[in-house]
Amino acid sequence: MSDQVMNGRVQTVEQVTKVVTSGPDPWIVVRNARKVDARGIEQDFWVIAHDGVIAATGCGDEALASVYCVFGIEDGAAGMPSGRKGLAEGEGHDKGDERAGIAMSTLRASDGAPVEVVDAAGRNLTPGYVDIHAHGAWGMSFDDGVEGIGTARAGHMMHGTTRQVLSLITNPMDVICDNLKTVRSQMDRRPDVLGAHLEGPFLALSRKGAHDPNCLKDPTDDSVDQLLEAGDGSIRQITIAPELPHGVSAIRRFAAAGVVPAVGHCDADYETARRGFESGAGIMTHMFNAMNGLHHREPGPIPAAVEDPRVTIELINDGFHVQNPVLKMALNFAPHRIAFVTDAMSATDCPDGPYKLGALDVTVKDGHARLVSNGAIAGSTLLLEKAVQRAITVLGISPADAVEAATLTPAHAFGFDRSNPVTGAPIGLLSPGYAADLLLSDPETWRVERVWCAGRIVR
Ligand SMILES: CC(=O)N[C@@H]1[C@@H](O)[C@H](O)[C@@H](COP(=O)(O)O)O[C@@H]1O
Repeated sequence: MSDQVMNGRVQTVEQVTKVVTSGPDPWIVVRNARKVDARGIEQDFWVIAHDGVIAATGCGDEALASVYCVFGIEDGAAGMPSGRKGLAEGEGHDKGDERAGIAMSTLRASDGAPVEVVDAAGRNLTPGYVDIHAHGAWGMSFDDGVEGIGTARAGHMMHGTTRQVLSLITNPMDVICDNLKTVRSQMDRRPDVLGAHLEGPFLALSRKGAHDPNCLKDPTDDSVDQLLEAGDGSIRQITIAPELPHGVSAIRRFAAAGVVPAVGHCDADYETARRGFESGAGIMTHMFNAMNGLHHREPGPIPAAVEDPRVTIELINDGFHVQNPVLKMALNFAPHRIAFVTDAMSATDCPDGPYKLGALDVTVKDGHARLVSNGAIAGSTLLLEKAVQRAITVLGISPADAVEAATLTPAHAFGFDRSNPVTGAPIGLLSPGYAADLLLSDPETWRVERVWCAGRIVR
């Protein structure tokens, strides 16, 4: 990577960190968009957000003008396209956004606060993407302290992942506890950090994948308590192999503490996996990867997840972890319950080369990460931007379903699609009352061009 790109990234990390740790813009208006969310598609769509929350949505500029009046926004017609009363693009106080070629104009709220009106010019407007399973990006991991979190979050944020549950890799218990404390401190500072996902240490040795076998253990009551105490409310999800001696009881204990346990990295038979879900596991960790697969006489954990309507199923839609025919089948057998996850590691959005996953050495070649020691696949270099794009253009999934898998479904896994203590306003839809997590993307390529997280403009 050139020095210029590296320097640019350092500045972007600083900028993203600054923006997310300050307050929301008082007003955001986006108009003339093609809305795509889990509820469907609407043309000529607009959204008004106030103090980080969507205040109103609708279609057509006449309706928008009447809502301007309701909110006391002055010079309502100025945000209209040319030909209507008010300013046309490029006139008066309009300012073009040269970077993304997106036209903007500025109106005033009755208290004098600026109201930026963004003309989406038919671009896709979607909710921000929510990644509930990723380890890093831009050369760093979420296990690498505050700097690692800031850097990797900026990498994902610039590609539309407005909120993220930070996955922590298997490590010695004291290291995991320290990493949890760092996540806790960042969660308190920045709305884009939703908490931690502990991927390990309670994984099956036979399905360890890219995790350090020396650190794997049985989830005894003591170890569960140790993690819950260190996490101090920051553990959102924990992957557990239910067949471990204390697997099911740990699932029960974590669920009782408000954590969502996930069945994964396991060699569980169908009955044991079912018991895991019955005991409170609400997620299946990257279905197909690092688990015993489907067999017609040994059903294993996959049918147990599929048949339980309460379970959200993670899927790494990169065409490599899971190939396209199986991805399509999976999307059909659990509609509205598949959450796209990236499992992205530090090499995400970076060149091929040597990297680390926890303490283990990884080589990335052609964008595929593998352990140096034994060639095991070691996470992905996927972004949710790419997962949505390939779902639509490669797998032929409807845009609404593809966006749902990257927004509402992962949010629902933690109850974030309703008001909650972590995000406050719900996330995952473009509806009044939901957080102002907004993306503008190219209508053909789905490349993300503009990003707002909790009402803060980050790109
Ligand atoms: C961070 C992490 O754990 N990632 C897992 C990895 O451990 C596993 O090796 C791989 C393939 O699993 P598979 O060979 O069973 O499909 O999937 C994911 O990349």
